[in-house]
Amino acid sequence: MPAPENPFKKALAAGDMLYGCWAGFADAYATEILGTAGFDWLVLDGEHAPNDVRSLSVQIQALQGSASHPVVRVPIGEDWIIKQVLDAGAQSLLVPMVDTAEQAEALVRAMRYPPEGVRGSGAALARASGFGAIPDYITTANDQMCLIVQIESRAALENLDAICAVDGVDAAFIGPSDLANDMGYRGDATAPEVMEAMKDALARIKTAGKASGILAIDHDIAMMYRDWGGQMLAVGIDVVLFAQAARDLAAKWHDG
Ligand SMILES: O=C(O)C(=O)C[C@H](O)[C@@H](O)CO
Repeated sequence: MPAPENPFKKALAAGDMLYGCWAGFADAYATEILGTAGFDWLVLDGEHAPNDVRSLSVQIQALQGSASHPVVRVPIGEDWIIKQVLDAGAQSLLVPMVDTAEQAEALVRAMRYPPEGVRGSGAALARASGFGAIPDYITTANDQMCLIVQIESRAALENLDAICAVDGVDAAFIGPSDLANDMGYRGDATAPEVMEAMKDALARIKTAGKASGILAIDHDIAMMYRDWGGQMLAVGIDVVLFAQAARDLAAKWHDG
C-alpha cells in the first residue's frame, strides 16, 4: 500500500483555482470548525501563530476527512522542522522567506527520502505512515510531497525565475506584507510599486509553469489577484474574521 495521494499537489498541477484560508488559532477545535466551511486548503501557520509540532499535528488530525487540505507553514525552512511536520502527516508545506534557488533545492531535498533527499527515516513511529500500517510509505512518499515557496523579498523577486526552475517546487506564493516591507513600503502592500511587482511576479510564475499563490483579506484586492493569475488564493484569516465579528457585535449593542 503506497503513501496517500496528495490531492492538493494534483489540483495545483491541473491548474485548478483553489481558495484557502489562514488557520491562526493554533487550536485543533477551531481548525476543525474552519475545516467545515468549504475552503479548498487551510494554512496551519507555524510561522506567525503560536504553533508547535504537537499543535500542528493535532490540527492535521482534525482535518482528516475535511475537504480542506492542510498546508503547513513551517516557521523556517530547516530540515529538522520539515521532517517533524512531514512525519506528523503533512504533505504540503508553505515555506517562508525563500530568496534563492539554492534554498529551494535544499527544501526539495529536505522533503524527500534518499537518494533524492535527506529526510530522516522515522516512518515506523510516524503518523504519516499510519504508524507503520502503510508498508510502502518510505518508497512512495517522495512523489506526494508538495512544496510551496514564499516569495517575499526583493532578492526573491530577482531570483524568481531560477527558483521556479527548481524541480520539486510546486508553487510560488507571494507574501504581500513581507514583500512590501522589504521594498520599503512597510505596512502598505497596496503601494503601486508593490502591486506592480506582485502582478509581474504572478505572471512570471505562470510563465515558468508553476502554480502561484497569494493572500488578500480584502475582497476587491483578492479578485484583482485572481485576475492577475493567482491560483492558490488565500481569501481570509480565521483570527481576523473572529476578532472583527466580535468587535462589530459589541459595537452594535454599545452604540445601538
Ligand atoms: O508576507 C505576507 O503577507 C505573508 O506571508 C502572509 C502573512 O504572514 C499572514 O500572516 C497574513 O498577514
